[in-house]
Amino acid sequence: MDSSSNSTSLIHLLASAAAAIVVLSASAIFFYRRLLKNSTTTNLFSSYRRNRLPLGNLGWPFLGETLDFISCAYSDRPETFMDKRRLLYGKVFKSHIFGSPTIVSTDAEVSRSILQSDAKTFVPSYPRSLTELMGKSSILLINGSLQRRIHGLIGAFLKSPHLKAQITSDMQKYIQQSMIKWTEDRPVYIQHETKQIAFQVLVKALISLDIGDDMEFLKKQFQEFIAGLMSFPINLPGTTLYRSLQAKKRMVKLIHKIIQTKRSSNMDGSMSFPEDVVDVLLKDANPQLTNDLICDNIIDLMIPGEDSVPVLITLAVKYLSDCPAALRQLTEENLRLKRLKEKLGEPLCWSDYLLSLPFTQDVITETLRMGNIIIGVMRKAMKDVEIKGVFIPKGWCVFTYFRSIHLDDNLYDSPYQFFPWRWQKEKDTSGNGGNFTPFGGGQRLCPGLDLARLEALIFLHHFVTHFRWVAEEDSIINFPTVRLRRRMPVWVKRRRDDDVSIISTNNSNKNPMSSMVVTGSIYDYRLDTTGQSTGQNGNKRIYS
Ligand code: HEM
Repeated sequence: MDSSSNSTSLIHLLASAAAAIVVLSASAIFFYRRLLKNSTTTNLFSSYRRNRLPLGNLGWPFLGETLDFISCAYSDRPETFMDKRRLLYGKVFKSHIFGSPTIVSTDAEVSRSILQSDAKTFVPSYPRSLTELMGKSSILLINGSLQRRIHGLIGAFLKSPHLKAQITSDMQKYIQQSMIKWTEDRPVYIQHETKQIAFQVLVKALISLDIGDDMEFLKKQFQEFIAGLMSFPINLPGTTLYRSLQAKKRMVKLIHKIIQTKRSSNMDGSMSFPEDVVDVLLKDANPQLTNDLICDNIIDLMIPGEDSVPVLITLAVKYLSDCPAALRQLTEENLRLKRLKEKLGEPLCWSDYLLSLPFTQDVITETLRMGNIIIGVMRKAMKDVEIKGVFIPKGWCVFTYFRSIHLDDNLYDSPYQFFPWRWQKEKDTSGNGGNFTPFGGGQRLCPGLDLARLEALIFLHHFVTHFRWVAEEDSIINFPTVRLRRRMPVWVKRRRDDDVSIISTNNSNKNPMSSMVVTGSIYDYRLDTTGQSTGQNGNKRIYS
């Protein structure tokens, strides 16, 4: 599915996509002009209101500070844009990005209040071109009681033990099908493999579609569809946006057919147990849950399967490849669980992954903190608001930028170092404190968070217990979506029992595993109680 690393896209959270599109788009100028004509705009700039705004700079006419934002976003440190302004104006400042005057929050408490607010105060805000592609009734765009209802229904189903069991069994099956094809004479592209696996797993959970012709058709259409999300917003035959909308129409047709078949077979209300998200939404009595609404949401829900979850897993493999101490401890933990289950003659179930791999969980948490797959979320103020002394005028956008908070050295020691041990002390991974919000918060807290973690745990378990690997040099691209430049190529060797991966960076095109002497064993490596390494290949570079 991932034929090119450039083809990845993010609709799931559109904050970064918004920047790319708006800067390229003539619609930004159109929007700006409209804004200036709008009577509320006059209000926005009345001197009383202007004086109450946070400090900051609105930049150039039309473009605002978007170019500076984009040039930082393409670098290794996208947060430099924020860092410069934090020094000048404080943690909350005004700017003009994404085609709108915007209050940027890099303050954990202010961001937390914004996320916790309801739709009377803040609503999601995305550029028009993206909202057209998502469809009017997408959960990402609707507000109020309907959003809460759909969120609740989807969230409860995604958290249910029934679905976790199904995801675990599907994930194990698809991982096995993928890994069986891995050979030692060519690299495996982790980002590509995980995209295939996670998409199939999610589509099965959404519409009960198994691997086959329809799944292949859907994958192909979906690829074409998401390409449009990062395209120039001109809808004429031959343009990317046009092709994207055509692909969406073909997906809609297939999904409508599935929904209709399910609806007809449930006319008598005989459906006892929902097997997938469509069943869950069909079972609800709310008349607003029409076929069109269900269809729009099913398509949106495919996006994390194609983008966020695979990126989470790929980043974890990348960080582990660069941190032998963490890899050793994680491998040891997973081998221990594998052997225990083998001894008991039991298969691994979802609760084994979620409850018996605490260090692997910490690795995933640390990956979410450092990776910032979703850099932040955009909201629009529905009325004048004051939070912690910060005035946000009605009609202005607010950008809660998670990345600066997750990499703030007042909140995290050595924030640029991958150090999963920090989570052994810091157990607030809920996001309630506002310091750690990779899944957002409040009424729009990601309903798929448990699922994302479970999929990552299962993949890492099977990867480290079946293979040793050597990672090729690769780097993280942060914009417009987070991904690995080369899709994370690794050279693998099937594991014998008891050995442990020694990682190095390989620049040749021969499998480096073939000439590698494995010098470590899982038992020659220890961490003391503070997490400091005492082994020779330890995490000294983390604490040096
Ligand atoms: C690493 C993986 C993931 C990350 C980092 C992530 C992150 C987020 C974030 C930050 C939000 C909040 C958006 C906002 O406040 O506007 C969100 C919302 C959402 N996520 Fe995820 N997500 C992930 C995986 C998933 C998965 C696997 C699913 C479902 C299968 C999912 C479904 C959703 C939905 C439906 C919403 C919208 C909720 C609403 O607006 O009511 N996500 N996600």
